[in-house]
Amino acid sequence: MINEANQQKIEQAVKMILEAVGEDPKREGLIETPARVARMYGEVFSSVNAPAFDNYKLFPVDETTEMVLIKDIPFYSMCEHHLLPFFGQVHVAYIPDQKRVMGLSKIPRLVNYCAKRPNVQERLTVNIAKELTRILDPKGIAVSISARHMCMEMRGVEKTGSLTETSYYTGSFKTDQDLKREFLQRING
Ligand SMILES: Nc1nc2c(ncn2[C@@H]2O[C@H](COP(=O)(O)OP(=O)(O)OP(=O)(O)O)[C@@H](O)[C@H]2O)c(=O)[nH]1
Ligand SMILES: [Zn+2]
Repeated sequence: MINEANQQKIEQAVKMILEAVGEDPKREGLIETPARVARMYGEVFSSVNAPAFDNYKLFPVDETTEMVLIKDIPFYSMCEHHLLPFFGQVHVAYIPDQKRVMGLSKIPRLVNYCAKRPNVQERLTVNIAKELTRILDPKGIAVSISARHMCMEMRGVEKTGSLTETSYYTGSFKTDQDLKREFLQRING
């Protein structure tokens, strides 16, 4: 949610953009557009200046398992260069430490939290790992993102369907090549 002052600010800006591209902001189809776009930005950028992610639960387990992998988590974010969407799938794995695991649904929630701000894919990848380190401090984390960028598809180089892949590893995923290979096999299998 954005406050009233910022809602007004975005509405004004959108009206100006519509005028500048040659549109008539007063025509029927566009009358409500500035307000709608302002609400939409409130939604897709809701993590900007938001409090730190704290919607998670940690559970003790008797035996420490090996890799916990949540793959194919869909995400939508906005590229900070063009304010166009980039979206795709995130794969997150970690090796639990101290016999604690995180509630499973909280990982996709964390991905959502990290995605809802202007981003580059590389920073989004690293941020998900950093948040997991802060919350859980596991023995190792692997994050891999595969995404389509609208700024490369609907404009610019116009490479429809091209995929950008990024990854980031910490701890045992960095030092243990077998573990990294297992992660890659499991997300590609
Ligand atoms: N590394 C990285 N680059 C991105 C991401 N999203 C968009 N970009 C790139 O940001 C760059 C911005 O380059 P500029 O030359 O300033 O912008 P532009 O003139 O619109 O560039 P073109 O897209 O090539 O037309 C482009 O190469 C985009 O492809 C991202 O998540 N990560
Ligand atoms: Zn872009």
